[in-house]
Amino acid sequence: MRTVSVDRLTAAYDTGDPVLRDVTVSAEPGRMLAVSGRSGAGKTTLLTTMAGLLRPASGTVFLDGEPLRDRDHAVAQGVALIPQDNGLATFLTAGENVEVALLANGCRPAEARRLTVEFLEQLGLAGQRDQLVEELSGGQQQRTAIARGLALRGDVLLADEVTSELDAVSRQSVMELLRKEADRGAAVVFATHDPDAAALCDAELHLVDGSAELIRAELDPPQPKGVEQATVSAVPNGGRHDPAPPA
Ligand SMILES: Nc1ncnc2c1ncn2[C@@H]1O[C@H](COP(=O)(O)OP(=O)(O)OP(=O)(O)O)[C@@H](O)[C@H]1O
Repeated sequence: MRTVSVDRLTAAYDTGDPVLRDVTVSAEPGRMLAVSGRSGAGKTTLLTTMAGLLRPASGTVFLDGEPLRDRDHAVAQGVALIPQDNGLATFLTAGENVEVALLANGCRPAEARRLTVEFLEQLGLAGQRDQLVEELSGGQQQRTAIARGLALRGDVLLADEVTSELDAVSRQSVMELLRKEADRGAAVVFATHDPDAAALCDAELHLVDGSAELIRAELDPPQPKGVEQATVSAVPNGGRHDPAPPA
C-alpha cells in the first residue's frame, strides 16, 4: 500500500493564475483524508494533480517518496480515481463500464466479471448491470462510477465529490464502503463540500480559494490491522503554520 503526498504544490490551468497555492498534505495507508472547501476552492484540481492528470506548476506529488510522473505512472502504481463527472461511457451498460476498466487494468476476464457483479451489488445496482448508462438516473450513474473505482482495489483511492447526487441512505452506505477501502489498507482521499461527510474522515484539509487554511488532523490515530504505520497528516501552506488543534 502506498502513501500519496503533495509537497508545496502549486497548480494552474494553461497559463492562468494558480488555482492551488503551496499546498502540502499527505494521505497514508489505512486512513481517510477529506479535502473540503466551497465550490471553486480547488478540490478537484488537487485530486486531479494527485491522479497524475495535471502536472504541478511547482511542487511535487510523491507516491511512497517517488515523484509522480504522469497518469500512466499513477495507474501503474495503483492510483484509482473516481472523477466528479463520473467519466462513464454512456453507450455502454453499467456492467460493461466496470468490466472494461478492470480488463484495461490487467484483470483476467473471469475475475473482471466476478468483481463487476460483486461491486455493482455492493452499490445496490444488481438490477442495473445490463442497463445502458444513459438510461440510469444521476444517482445510479454516480454509484456505477463508485463501483468501478472500488472494483479496481487501488492502493490509493481518490474520490471526487462521489456523494453529491445521492440520498442520505446511499450516502451513508458509500461512506461505509470508503471506510472499508481504508480498512483494506488503501489511502483514501475524499473531496467534499459536505462538512458532515468530511467529519467522518480521519483528517481534513480545508481549501479556501486554492490555499489550505484549516486543518483537522489526528494526532494519535489507531493502527489499522496489517498496516505497520498508518497516519494521515496534512500541513497547510508548506508547513509554515502550526496545525489547528483537533476538533
Ligand atoms: N479545466 C480548467 N481550466 C481552467 N480553469 C479551471 C479548470 N478546471 C477548474 N478550473 C478553475 O480552477 C478553480 C478550482 O476549480 P476546482 O474544480 O478544482 O474546484 P472545486 O473545489 O473542485 O469546485 P467544485 O466543488 O465546484 O467541484 C476554479 O476557479 C475553476 O474555475
